[in-house]
Amino acid sequence: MRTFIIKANRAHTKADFSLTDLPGTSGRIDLLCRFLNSAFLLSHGFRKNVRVWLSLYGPPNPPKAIRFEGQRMRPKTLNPDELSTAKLIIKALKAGENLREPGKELEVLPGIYVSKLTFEDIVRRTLRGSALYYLHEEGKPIEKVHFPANVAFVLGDHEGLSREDEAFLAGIAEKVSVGKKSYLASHVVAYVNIHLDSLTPPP
Ligand SMILES: C[S@@+](CC[C@H](N)C(=O)[O-])C[C@H]1O[C@@H](n2cnc3c(N)ncnc32)[C@H](O)[C@@H]1O
Repeated sequence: MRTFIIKANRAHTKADFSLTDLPGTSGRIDLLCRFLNSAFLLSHGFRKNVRVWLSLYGPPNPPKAIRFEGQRMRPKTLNPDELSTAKLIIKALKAGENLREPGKELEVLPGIYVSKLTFEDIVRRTLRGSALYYLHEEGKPIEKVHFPANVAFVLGDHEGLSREDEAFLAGIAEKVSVGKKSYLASHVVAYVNIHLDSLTPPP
């Protein structure tokens, strides 16, 4: 099982943005759409062994968490284009508008859940079943890491993680790097997926 968690500091927590200007009006939900694309999609295929958590902290109602569970999702729900993925996020935000209870998750579509879980809640939950890694330029080269079967990766958005988030992860997540340059979060996820594929013998 592979889990990818992205902390999106500016991503709007209400569907109050324009689909015709996602980068300019949504706090970079366009970035999250590409992230989901890289996490789940293969050419003519879908990775069922993937879970993605979008941890949204933008205005007006942070936090919001959207969980995508590959095992339960219908593969045709997620398509390669950004627009249809943004519509899934909008659907989740609308369904979660009146959520108040911190631990309650609402299933919006099969395998897609919205909640008020915090970034810390998500990480703690994830730690129960997976080894945790923080993807960072200055981490250990990915080729040198021995990964167990269940792995989870934390990434930042275009601004990266805050000092507080990094302090929270220190000691519970090993820093892993895919190179010395700063890459787009979606490209890092694609690289990690392809690297893990190379370690798994084909069925
Ligand atoms: C666009 S980058 C963020 C850049 C931001 N300026 C910063 O200082 O973190 C988005 C995320 O991708 C991941 N990332 C980027 N380059 C990486 C690399 N070479 N190795 C591992 N992770 C990387 C990190 O988690 C980063 O927070």
